[in-house]
Amino acid sequence: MAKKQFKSESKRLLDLMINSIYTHKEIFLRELISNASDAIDKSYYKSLTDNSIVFNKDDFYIRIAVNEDERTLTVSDTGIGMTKEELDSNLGTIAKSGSFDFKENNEAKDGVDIIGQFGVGFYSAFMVAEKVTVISKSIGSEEAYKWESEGADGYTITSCTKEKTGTEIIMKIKQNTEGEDYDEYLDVYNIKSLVKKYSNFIKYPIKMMVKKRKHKEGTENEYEEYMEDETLNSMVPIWRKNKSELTQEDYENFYMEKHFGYEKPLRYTHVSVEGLTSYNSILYIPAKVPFDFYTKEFEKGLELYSNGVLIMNKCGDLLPDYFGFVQGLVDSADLSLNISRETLQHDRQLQFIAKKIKEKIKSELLSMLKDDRDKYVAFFESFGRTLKYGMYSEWGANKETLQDLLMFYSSTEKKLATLDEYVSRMKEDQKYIYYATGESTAKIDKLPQTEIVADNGYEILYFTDEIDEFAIKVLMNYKEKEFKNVSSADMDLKTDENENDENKNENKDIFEFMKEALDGKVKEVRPSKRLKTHPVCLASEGELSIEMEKVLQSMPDNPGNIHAEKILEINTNHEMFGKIKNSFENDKDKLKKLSSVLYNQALLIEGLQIEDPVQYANDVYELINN
Ligand SMILES: Nc1ncnc2c1ncn2[C@@H]1O[C@H](COP(=O)(O)OP(=O)(O)OP(=O)(O)O)[C@@H](O)[C@H]1O
Repeated sequence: MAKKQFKSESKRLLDLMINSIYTHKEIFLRELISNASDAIDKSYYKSLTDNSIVFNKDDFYIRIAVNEDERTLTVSDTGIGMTKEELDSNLGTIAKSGSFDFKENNEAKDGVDIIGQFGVGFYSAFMVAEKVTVISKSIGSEEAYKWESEGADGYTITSCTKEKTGTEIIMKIKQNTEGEDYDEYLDVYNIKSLVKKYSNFIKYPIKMMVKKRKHKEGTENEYEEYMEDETLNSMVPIWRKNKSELTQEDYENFYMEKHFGYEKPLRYTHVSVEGLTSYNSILYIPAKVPFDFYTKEFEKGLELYSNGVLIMNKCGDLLPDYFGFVQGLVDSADLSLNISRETLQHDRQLQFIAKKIKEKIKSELLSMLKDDRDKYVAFFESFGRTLKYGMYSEWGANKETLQDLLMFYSSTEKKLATLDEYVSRMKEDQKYIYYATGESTAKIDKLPQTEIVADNGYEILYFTDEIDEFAIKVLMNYKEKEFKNVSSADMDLKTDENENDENKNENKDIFEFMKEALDGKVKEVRPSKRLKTHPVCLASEGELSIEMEKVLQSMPDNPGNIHAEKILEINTNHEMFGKIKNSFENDKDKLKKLSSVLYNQALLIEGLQIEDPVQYANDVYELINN
């Protein structure tokens, strides 16, 4: 049969695998065992939901065999098997092409990264094998097929015979090289320890014929060797084990085996609840954002088991969207096996479990914040945005759950702070929680509007995410303290009020003139109470701030008529104001230009677009020349 080519992505991945300098080559065994276990899960599930299939517990196992002479290591299972088409599509292509796209954009220099980052499963066999043969017979089929490949140049599929349903993966182990000892994958004792290390909690027996020695009967000191079929793993799923029997490494290995994430999780928790609805659960907080997390492709959810039988890979109903980053599983004997996605939502037990899980995640995050702040900050940097979206969505229904988990950059601490920390540091005379918005902390630092607030000794929270201000509007207040944008028109700060009011009256005509000159672009022009060194700034009145206008305008379905009510504030202590006064008295046309330039400058400071940049440039040029 002619060789078939791997799909191009798979080919490149294979290349990486074959030439890998990855130091953890041994994980290939975990990958194959975990595929074998999934395949048995599938037949077990089928037997429970389809009466024509009988599941006899003893018939289901994974077997490992070593043949040193032939240099082969074989992993076989009695699972669901693959048809010819499935061999072609499952082993000829990488299922998760998305991960590869991501990889392309984030190319690691030596290819190490991809292996660590994505569970590339089956292909990892090529890290240790020069040739891989897969013999498989699918459930309910009489035919068996053999898939063979020596690497990147392709594979063949031919028909063959196989007695039992299931899959056999035969790896011809590579010859040792100078830097690499491949013989260890033919060493029974090493294989045994790899199974213990990575696959101990696989619930089906992993068997292997092991050479043993016993005392020879009738002799005193003589021993004889014999072969014994040994089960290498403990078989009790990790979540059914007693917490005290498990180590951090056990939880981390399980996380890796399940491909919940590609780096050690930040935190895990193991819960066993007994009661009206009983369940076991292991939940993990990943360290890094999955590559597709902020895309439509990302599917949140926990693995769902009914009494040890996997019934759903990603049960989304167990997690609110804002905790969608959590990985793990739930096993409950109280759930029906025949539960479907449609009936799930109405399942009261499931709703109960989901509620408890939500509470558990919140309390875990709060404990992390309290006991391990650095980790929490790392977590928040990865997933904080999701929490803020959660605050904004559903009209603030999740306020109570989320408000204590939020963090924002603090102007005084120069690092992330919680709202609770902010409020506990508030000065006695301070009424509001002040915040400023902008693209980055560096840009906000330079905002004219922050000057006076900082001068009053008040801390300012910097909102650099688009969602921040929207989330805070939904929250409205925290511990009865209202939020106040430093750019809002009604800032209530200590300044010389009288002087300002006098100023306002005295120069009333000038400001009126400037407002007219700006032709409806601003609601008012007035002397500023907050500017110190800068000549102008914009303030906004009402619910919609300038930053919110920016965000709404950038949305695809933006109606185009959303505008914040803008106020142009003029620093009457700035030398620029002298020029304004002078122009008002002597050259009204010049003041018109000046008003327009100042307005446009204020827009630029806010990061807003100016309507007519050419006109602006000409106006500036003329003013310089005059
Ligand atoms: N032992 C097996 N029995 C039946 N099907 C298998 C077996 N091994 C692999 N497969 C099939 O081949 C597919 C590809 O396997 P591979 O290990 O590359 O990725 P995966 O298991 O889908 O993902 P991952 O390993 O990252 O979780 C599997 O989804 C499964 O359908």
